[in-house]
Amino acid sequence: MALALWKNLLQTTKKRILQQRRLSLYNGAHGYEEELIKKKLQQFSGGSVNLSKEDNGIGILTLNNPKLMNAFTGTMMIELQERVTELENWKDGKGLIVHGAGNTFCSGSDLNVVKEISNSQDGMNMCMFMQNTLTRLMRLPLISVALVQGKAFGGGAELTTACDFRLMTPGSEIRFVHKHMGLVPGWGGAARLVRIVGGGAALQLLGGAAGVGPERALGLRLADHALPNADDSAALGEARAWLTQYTDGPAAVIRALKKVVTAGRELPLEAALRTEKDIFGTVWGGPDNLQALVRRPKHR
Ligand SMILES: CCCC(=O)SCCNC(=O)CCNC(=O)[C@H](O)C(C)(C)COP(=O)(O)OP(=O)(O)OC[C@H]1O[C@@H](n2cnc3c(N)ncnc32)[C@H](O)[C@@H]1OP(=O)(O)O
Repeated sequence: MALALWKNLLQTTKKRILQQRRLSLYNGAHGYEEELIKKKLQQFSGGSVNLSKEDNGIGILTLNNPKLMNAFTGTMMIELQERVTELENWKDGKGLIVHGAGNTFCSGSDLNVVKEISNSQDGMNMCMFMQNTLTRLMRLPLISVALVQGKAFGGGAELTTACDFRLMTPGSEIRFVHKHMGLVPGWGGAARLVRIVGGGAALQLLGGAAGVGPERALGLRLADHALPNADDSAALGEARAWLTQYTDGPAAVIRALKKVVTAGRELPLEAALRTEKDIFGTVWGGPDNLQALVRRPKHR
């Protein structure tokens, strides 16, 4: 009995590690040393990344370091990875809102950490660590929204691009300040930005390093919606209501929808079509499909 339980646990853990590897970009073969960078990041503590899972299938991920405008300390980078793992294992989840505490989104990497790890080996490992985490966030089978209040600067701006949608409140600002730091985006923000706004607009945003408010962001299609309220809890309520119009429905179907879109977004056409076929097979003739056939709804 104990042996069977142990074997089961071992198998589940193995499956989980394999799944994480599949969804990640970098491993040892790329010179990536995860344990080394985690040990390093662990030295720079402060703030937290919190997750609450609501009964409606929406997760609320909160960057919580308001003293530093929610800048990412080392331990927050590690906590973000842990929360993403939790979300990958949340089978009832349908949506995700990423936001910051204290009415502001995130001012990027904590500059104190940046200074301490400004050597090449740590920089590359941190870059691969964050790209792995944000790629896994982007690939979650949840419809995700970045709720931008206040400022989303540097890595904070990059984080918004790992979400499916960006909602902005009055007075908020997304700003790729990297050029002024003598940097380019390294958390995957440039690659994703090009896919969101196109190459020309991405060059303007990165080369200009200027703040983009809700109106211009909507024009560039960087933002998907401008919310009317800047107040913390009101904005969260409005973001939840906006997201619910897309997450309303059975979890299996919403998750399958996100998976076919991820495949279409990331894979060459033939591979995306095959993946769509496989995912179609998981819902066709399934309980939600059969119930809909019994109801015979009219779509007027
Ligand atoms: C690949 C990743 C690359 C990166 O992310 S590099 C980091 C890019 N981000 C930045 O350079 C942002 C630097 N911060 C700023 O420009 C301004 O603080 C910001 C965000 C416009 C806010 O301005 P204000 O509203 O006037 O507030 P403030 O400057 O007084 O800030 C309040 C306290 O927060 C601190 N803070 C803000 N962003 C930080 C950061 N990224 N790292 C470390 N500390 C940061 C700031 O120093 C200030 O602290 P204190 O009150 O002076 O002790």
